[in-house]
Amino acid sequence: MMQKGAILVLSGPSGAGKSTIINAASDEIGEYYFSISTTTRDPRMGEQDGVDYFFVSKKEFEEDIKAGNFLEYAQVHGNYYGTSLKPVNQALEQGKLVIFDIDIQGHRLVRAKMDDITTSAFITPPTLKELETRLRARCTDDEEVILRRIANAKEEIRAVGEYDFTIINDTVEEAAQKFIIVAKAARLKQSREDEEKFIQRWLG
Ligand SMILES: Nc1nc2c(ncn2[C@@H]2O[C@H](COP(=O)(O)OP(=O)(O)O)[C@@H](O)[C@H]2O)c(=O)[nH]1
Ligand SMILES: Nc1ncnc2c1ncn2[C@@H]1O[C@H](COP(=O)(O)OP(=O)(O)O)[C@@H](O)[C@H]1O
Repeated sequence: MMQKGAILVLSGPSGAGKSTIINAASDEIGEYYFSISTTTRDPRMGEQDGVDYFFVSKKEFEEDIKAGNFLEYAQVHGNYYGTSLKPVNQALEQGKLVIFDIDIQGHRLVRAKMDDITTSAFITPPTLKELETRLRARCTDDEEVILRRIANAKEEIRAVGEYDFTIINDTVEEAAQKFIIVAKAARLKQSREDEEKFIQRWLG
């Protein structure tokens, strides 16, 4: 089946500013579908089921894995996170840009399956020190969780070269502007014709 849409994968350490940047740019990137992940982690204060994540038990998650419901899934910071296949395929069939906020393992899996329509950006604060400051200022996680996320960030940063773009989140305005350009580039992969078909048609 020929997919009409395109995929934009965003990764980066927890606290990099992925949600902040998507929100800041959302009015200027045209119609898109943000993929709501399923997770076994506990909801944070203010998070809503079906809006931020679909919050499920470990047992439910493992049943979904068995049923083949995930496009990709991974364990991050000790919890399961996964992208459901069905809504993503629906959005792609409607020709939408589908935005993922997933970790580096998820990016590799999406690349392996849908490389031809995928663009990716790694978002990061200017330094590890600044990341630590922002994670603490966000006040959503306890000390143990923050330390685990920082340890993870030191590993995740090594995957930066696997991404098409790096967006350094120094100021939100600048990072959002860069993100808008990346989203435009990602859309250029929409309705990409099969390579062989294109060549045959071009040759006439
Ligand atoms: N592979 C994968 N990673 C995900 C998915 N959803 C979220 N993540 C990643 O899981 C990590 C933790 O996310 P979260 O608990 O929301 O913490 P936050 O990044 O601090 O907001 C982040 O790196 C996300 O990009 C998913 O569906 N699949
Ligand atoms: N450019 C920035 N300067 C200062 N603080 C920022 C910036 N971008 C994001 N933040 C703050 O850093 C914290 C982490 O951002 P968030 O968007 O939640 O990250 P992520 O979604 O990548 O985990 C939030 O409290 C957010 O308000």
